[in-house]
Amino acid sequence: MGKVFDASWQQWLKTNIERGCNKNELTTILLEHGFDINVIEQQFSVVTQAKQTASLNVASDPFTFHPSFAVSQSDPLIRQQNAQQKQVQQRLIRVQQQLTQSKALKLESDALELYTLNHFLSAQECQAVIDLISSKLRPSELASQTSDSNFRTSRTCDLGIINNQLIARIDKRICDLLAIPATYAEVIQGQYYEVGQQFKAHTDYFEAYELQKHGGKMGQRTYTVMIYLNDVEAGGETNFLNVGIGFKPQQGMAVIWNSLNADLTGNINSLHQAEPVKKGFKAVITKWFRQNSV
Ligand SMILES: O=C(O)CCC(=O)C(=O)O
Ligand SMILES: [Fe+2]
Repeated sequence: MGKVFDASWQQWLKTNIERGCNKNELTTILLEHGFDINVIEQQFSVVTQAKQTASLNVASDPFTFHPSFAVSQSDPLIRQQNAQQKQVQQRLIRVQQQLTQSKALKLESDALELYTLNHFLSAQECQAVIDLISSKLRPSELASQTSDSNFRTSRTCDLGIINNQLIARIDKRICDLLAIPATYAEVIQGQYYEVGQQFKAHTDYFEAYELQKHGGKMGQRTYTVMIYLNDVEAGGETNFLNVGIGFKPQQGMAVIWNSLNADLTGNINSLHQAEPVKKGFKAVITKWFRQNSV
């Protein structure tokens, strides 16, 4: 009998399909993990059918925004939308208050809400996570459309779907720092860069065309929490190009930023890039929060 495609693998497949990952790449990863091709095909159709049913339900959802119905502020659908938007804004203001009161240092800038927090993870925790990441890497995916094959050359590990106590503890520590329930976030990912690897200038929020594809029920990305797992020997800085600030990776240090403006539009000042690693390697974990709960 072939390897069992259990609930955590189903969740992994669902998450990656929702993120728009390429079917061939996902199939390759699953084959490498020892799954039978018939089982893989079957699981793809399970997820795709569930998605079709969900989108049919969404189409008949009375609260779904439809431009041809929504003509004025007095329209109940518009009012509903505005109320939802206000709730999200209030939640994000509470996160900002929480972070401001925490030990994190806030960047003094009106252009971007960004914080840093040294020693968020201990050296031992970082090393243990690096070991985990290194054992389970796959090529990193891109949400944006680009023809540049060098745009994101790192490799990724879906740490969040590994049933591991350390990752669960770190996940909780991150959610507690922002006071956001875990249901408002994507699972933790690990990113691993070797010499020459990079992630060119991008924002973490979804552009309109990406939001349709990747947004789902959870909607737009809000805060990013990124933690450096090692001191990189040379290169690998994270540069926020529009605010002229950059960070040299320091083991255990967290960088936290809000990708959105107060009106919930994407903040272009959150544009950032991971510079190519020049010597050694670079490992980070990233966690993206969203506007709505799962
Ligand atoms: O590795 C870095 O410095 C940045 C990573 C990043 O921007 C991302 O994963 O979205
Ligand atoms: Fe990013």
